[in-house]
Amino acid sequence: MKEKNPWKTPVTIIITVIGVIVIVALVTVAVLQNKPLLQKYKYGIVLDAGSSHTALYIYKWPAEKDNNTGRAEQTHVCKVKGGGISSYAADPSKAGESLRACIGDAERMENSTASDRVFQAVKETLESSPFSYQGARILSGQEEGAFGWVTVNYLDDRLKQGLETTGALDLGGASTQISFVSDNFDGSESLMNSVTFRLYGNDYNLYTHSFLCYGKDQAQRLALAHQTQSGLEKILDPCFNPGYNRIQNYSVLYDSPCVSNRKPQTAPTSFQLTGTGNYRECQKIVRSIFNFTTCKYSRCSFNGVFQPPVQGGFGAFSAYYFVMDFLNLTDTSMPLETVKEKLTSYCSTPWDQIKQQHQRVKEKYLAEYCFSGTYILTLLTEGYNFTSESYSKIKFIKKIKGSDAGWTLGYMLNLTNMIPAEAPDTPLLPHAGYVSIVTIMAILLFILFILSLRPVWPHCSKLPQVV
Ligand SMILES: Nc1nc2c(ncn2[C@@H]2O[C@H](COP(=O)(O)OP(=O)(O)OP(=O)(O)O)[C@@H](O)[C@H]2O)c(=O)[nH]1
Ligand SMILES: [Ca+2]
Repeated sequence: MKEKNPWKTPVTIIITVIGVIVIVALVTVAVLQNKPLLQKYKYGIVLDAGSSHTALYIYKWPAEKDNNTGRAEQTHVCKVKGGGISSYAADPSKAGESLRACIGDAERMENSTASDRVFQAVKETLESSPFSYQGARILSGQEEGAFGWVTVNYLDDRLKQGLETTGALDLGGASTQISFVSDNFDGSESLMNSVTFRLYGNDYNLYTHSFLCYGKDQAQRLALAHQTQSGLEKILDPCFNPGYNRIQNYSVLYDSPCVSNRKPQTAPTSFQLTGTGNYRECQKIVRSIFNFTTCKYSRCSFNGVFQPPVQGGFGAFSAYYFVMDFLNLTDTSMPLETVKEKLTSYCSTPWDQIKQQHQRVKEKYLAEYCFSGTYILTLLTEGYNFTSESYSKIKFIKKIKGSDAGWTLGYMLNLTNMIPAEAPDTPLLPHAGYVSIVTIMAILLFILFILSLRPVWPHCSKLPQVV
């Protein structure tokens, strides 16, 4: 006689069907209810009105993950045509006008309505008057340095991971900043150079200093002022290529707070500047704009400013990058001696030849590279005391992961509280992981359930036998 197969009873079939329905329902709920929300973005716009230029930066970050896993990134940059904001002092309304091209340019971006609304708001505010915009303020040099440091380390993901940080070197037109974390600095020796941050649960004590008048353009004025103290009509300048010639107006040269008090009493209207192209001689002039002798602290960089020894890696941007990139000197594994040799060779190249070789480069920039290269090397090695070893830890950078290196991103992150003081909670289970776990658990539960319905095990040995 054949025993009835217990797996084919109506009850078992019903239970199996219900079980399958339950699994499907569970998995469906898991998939639908925990579907990631449609990614929404937030936008931030920062206008950087520097001494030599104005630029508009747009940043974007996932709205749901402001200070957790999402990273803000630069989506757009627009350089405003014309000079820096101070060049509009005589006609302020033109400053507002100069921004319009950038805003119009940004509006044309194929982007969501969210950005359109942001732009509308910016446009309305900025259009009314250049000074009615509530969000505009002058950044202190210290903030400029500190936010540059935040940008560099944020983009490198060093803050979130609590890694050793990178210092920041910014060379502008009017001022220059140095910021780094030092084991030998707790702020006690010079409080005004100290900035503290608590980011992602880590405390940072940053050394930072901003040297006003030591940006590339003002440093050049200081150097020229040094050479024109006796009010001469002709100047032989080793910081310009041989054969370079230009007529320079005395009033224009001294029309800056960095040099205005040094204008010679008796001077002609203008002087003739002729390049002689000599790196060593140029360096002597550049050295003369620094004061290395006075220091009331345990150690100083220059002009009596306290500075601990430089420590760790550094990111050098803005004019550091423009100049070193043009001179093919961004590779810092090159020994300092070789860097100097290359600069010596560049400085001594006749002006005609330089112009011939770089026909597309703006003549103003081209003429300045010998001075700028010499200034950068002197500032780094004699000003900040980088040695050949620490120099090799500098990286000349323009962008990090698509975003420009500079203070603007750090400033926006701070303004929008996007970097939390404490470490964020460990990320929740990702969606795919959640679905997989629910599915596996449902199947296992079902198997367990079916097994519990099976005839008891000893039965198995007594399977129906054919007699
Ligand atoms: N060679 C070269 N120089 C540039 C270029 N763009 C800007 N500069 C110069 O580099 C210097 C620094 O530029 P920025 O960082 O824009 O300076 P800034 O923000 O206006 O100046 P600060 O107000 O002092 O911060 C200035 O002297 C600029 O004239 C470029 O593409 N090539
Ligand atoms: Ca700047």
